[in-house]
Amino acid sequence: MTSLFSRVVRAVKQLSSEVVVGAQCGSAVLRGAHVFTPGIIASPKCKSPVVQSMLLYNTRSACDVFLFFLRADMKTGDVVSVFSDLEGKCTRGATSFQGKTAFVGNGVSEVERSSIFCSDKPAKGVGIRMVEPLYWSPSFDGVLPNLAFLQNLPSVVVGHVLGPRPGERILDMCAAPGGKTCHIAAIMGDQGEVVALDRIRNKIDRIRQNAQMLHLRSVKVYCFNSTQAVSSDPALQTEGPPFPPESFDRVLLDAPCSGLGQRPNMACTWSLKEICSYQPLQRNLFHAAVRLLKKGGVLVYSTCTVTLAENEEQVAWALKTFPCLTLQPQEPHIGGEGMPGAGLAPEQLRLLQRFSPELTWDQTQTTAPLHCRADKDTIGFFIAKFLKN
Ligand SMILES: C[S@@+](CC[C@H](N)C(=O)[O-])C[C@H]1O[C@@H](n2cnc3c(N)ncnc32)[C@H](O)[C@@H]1O
Repeated sequence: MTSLFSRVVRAVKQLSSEVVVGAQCGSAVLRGAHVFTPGIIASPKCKSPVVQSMLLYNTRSACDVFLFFLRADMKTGDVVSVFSDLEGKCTRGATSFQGKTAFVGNGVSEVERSSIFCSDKPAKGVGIRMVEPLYWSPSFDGVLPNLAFLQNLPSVVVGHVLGPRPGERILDMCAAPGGKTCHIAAIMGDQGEVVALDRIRNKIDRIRQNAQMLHLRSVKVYCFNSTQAVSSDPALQTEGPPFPPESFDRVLLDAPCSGLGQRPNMACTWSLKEICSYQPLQRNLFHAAVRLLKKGGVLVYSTCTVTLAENEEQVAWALKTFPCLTLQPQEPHIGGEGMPGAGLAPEQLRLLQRFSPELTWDQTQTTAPLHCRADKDTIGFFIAKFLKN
């Protein structure tokens, strides 16, 4: 994070009036968002300068000007500095906080302190409109909403590596909020069928909304646990899941993962137990993916994490468990290659695509062509492409 800041961070002066937000909200601000009111944890009393005249005794001047600060509640229009609570220790509604924070920029308050913490109504909407964010990442909200969908670079690469063609039937096993689903449907010119599954019901609506906004009719959305998305029951007649084996031309398994490649990220709250819980889940999903794929079909496995266990080890396991799978070259291949340590041969590692969040390129390299630095200035990401023989 320090190296990220040193390169892109702007010199923004911290103000005396401070607002504390949650770490997730702070990360969103660094990605270009404003502060939404539910993200505000504390708005300590703001300091307003007050000029007063007072008589000073024992001086040659009869009076002097004295500046002091009066503490007042935050009001609409106040300019405040926003700090992210890194350890989640700030008490809601607190008026002062001495814990560990990170400064994320300055903004103008659109709410009063009392409407956040002393009201029965749930707080919603923009609370602080950021005018001087530390990390310059303009918001894409409302920009060409029917035509464009903003994704990070590795996610865009995934859609192309899958290589969907018009008229094909594609399965996106873990689809919400639907960024890759919509990209796949767009690459296919909305010709064919993209089945999008996700286990979490309230995330399903986001996939539908995004597909509708982009006028994509080929996207079919279902709330379903993809580990159970395959069934050999001959009586199965439904349009939706579970599906018979070998139902799809291509399958994308953009797996649930520990997300350790996500940037910016100011507070990692994962326990080791949680991080280790993903490998078995990913393998269960992989079993279903291989069964649902037609012979001659393509399976793409991707994660937004950096661990060997969820990436190269999964590839080594898959090649051993499913002899019908072979690793394939990826197009485009703008990331780095796979990491050694999981027993894969050097030629296999070269077929894998790993994007690394380490920022090692210095200022002198900023003019290097995109493909020379794409694997160094993105979120951490991993892509493997298989063919089912
Ligand atoms: C990495 S996110 C997917 C991001 C998505 N592909 C995109 O590009 O917008 C992983 C998703 O997997 C879903 N998920 C986790 N376990 C699942 C399961 N057993 N079946 C289906 N979806 C699952 C989560 O709800 C989460 O939305």
